[in-house]
Amino acid sequence: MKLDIQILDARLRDQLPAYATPGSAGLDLRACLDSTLHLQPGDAAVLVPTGIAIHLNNPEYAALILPRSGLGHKQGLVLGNLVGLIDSDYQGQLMVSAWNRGQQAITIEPLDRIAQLVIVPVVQVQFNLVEQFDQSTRGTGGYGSTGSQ
Ligand SMILES: O=c1ccn([C@H]2C[C@H](O)[C@@H](COP(=O)(O)OP(=O)(O)OP(=O)(O)O)O2)c(=O)[nH]1
Repeated sequence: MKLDIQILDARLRDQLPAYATPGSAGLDLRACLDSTLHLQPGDAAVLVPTGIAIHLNNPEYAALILPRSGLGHKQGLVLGNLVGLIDSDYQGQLMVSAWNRGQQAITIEPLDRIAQLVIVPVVQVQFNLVEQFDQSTRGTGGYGSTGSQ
């Protein structure tokens, strides 16, 4: 699909080919900082600008900001909101809530890749109020109700 994007930070101009090439699942988001950011363990999450804005312009799509797996697993750099949901009518700059969930200090340099963006379909549902559901195999059995084997 075609997606309108604005590059708000001139330092990202040479990234345009990466944005324009489909193929990878996640588009890396860069920290558009003016100076190095140090995140200590236990610090509050910091909102980091990414220098780009998108306009999905269709409620059948949303974008998700996700951690980068390596940074999240090895260094503890994750998202203060766990997952960022970008509404289809949002036109502002994408912001990453950067949170150090680990035990070591994390250093983020300007233009470091700190998170990733994926576009996902959103099923539009009309809720249909019922007194009883059709019978299913699981029924109301919740966590662990099928055992561990
Ligand atoms: O990690 C994020 C999460 C959200 N947003 C932007 C896009 C999104 O469309 C908007 C609002 O996010 P959300 O709806 O999740 O926030 P809310 O706290 O429910 O606020 P609102 O009352 O504005 O819906 O903020 C980001 O830039 N980064």
